[in-house]
Amino acid sequence: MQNLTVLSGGMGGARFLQGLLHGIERGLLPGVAPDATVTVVANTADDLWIHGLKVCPDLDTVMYTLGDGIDLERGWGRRDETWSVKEELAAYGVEPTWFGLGDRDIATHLVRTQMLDAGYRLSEVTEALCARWRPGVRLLPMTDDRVETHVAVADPATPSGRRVVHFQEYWVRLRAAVPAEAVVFVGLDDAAPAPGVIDAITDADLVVLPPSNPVVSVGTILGVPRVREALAATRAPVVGLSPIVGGTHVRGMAEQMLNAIDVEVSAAGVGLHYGSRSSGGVLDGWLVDEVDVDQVDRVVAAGLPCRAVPLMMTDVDATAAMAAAAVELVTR
Ligand SMILES: O=c1nc2n(C[C@H](O)[C@H](O)[C@H](O)CO)c3cc(O)ccc3cc-2c(=O)[nH]1
Repeated sequence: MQNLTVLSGGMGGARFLQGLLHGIERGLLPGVAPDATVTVVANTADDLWIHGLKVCPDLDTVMYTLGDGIDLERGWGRRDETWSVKEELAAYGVEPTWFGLGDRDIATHLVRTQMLDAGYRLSEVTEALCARWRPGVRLLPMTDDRVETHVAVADPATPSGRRVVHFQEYWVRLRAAVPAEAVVFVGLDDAAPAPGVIDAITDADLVVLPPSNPVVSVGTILGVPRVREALAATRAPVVGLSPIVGGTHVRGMAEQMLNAIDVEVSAAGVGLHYGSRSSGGVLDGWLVDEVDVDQVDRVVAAGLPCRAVPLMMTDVDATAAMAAAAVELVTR
């Protein structure tokens, strides 16, 4: 296999990609050439306009992580970061103060925003930023069009009893501490796949759905018009790894998002939500963690090949082993 395509969110996807690249370089993935290329189609519905700047958390997390600029502790933003601009904005009483924009990170958003203002597409901007960071993958936004995930939460103070907030406010300010009553993907139905996205899926030798958020990361990518058709048409096997282990997410807020769309919060639930390609879904194989081994039979009975392997991305070797298991599941 020469061309791999990964449909990725932010932190979980970036960690998976680190292990995938590690495994490819060391020839640990059966049938995958050591010089195989990896194309990442990244979620852009987390994107946020803030203080006049366009922030693209999932694109930047993949770029910084693979480009070795990420803050490993936080999992987002830059290493060795300072917060002077954020502090000065707060001193002026400028909202929102709840979103952490670091000084180094702001340079990325300034470059992106001025390129967008000059008429460049988000995919061109991303390519320009990657010329510096050299992530070792081709990084594509899922679309160049504006898409934003918004979340409805209960608010007794409003006539409807609900308030809609941007996904980032739900995650960063509300800490996903209140139930998400609904999730809406503003602009998704009218979005066009970015240049290269459809080909990256149809021309791939393998497509991977990493353990990213199945609703607001992978789910949004699958929601871009023509992406599902490309997954149905590609001759590449499509394999996924469960982001739910032992009935909850490892990090993030997948549990809250799955509850919002009434999908069972389990490894089997997410696998069956994605569905097997033989029955109109997108997967040819689904990996669950060993703690969820009791769910394998249920997934297999639904016509979706499934195996239980260790899915905790504790280091690049563990993650490379996950990637190898994913390849084996759909190529043996
Ligand atoms: O928990 C937080 N996550 C922050 N994130 C993470 C972000 O919410 C997540 O990466 C995804 O959007 C959700 O997976 C940032 C990501 C960026 O690219 C830039 C700035 C931030 C700021 C924060 C923050 O203040 N707090």
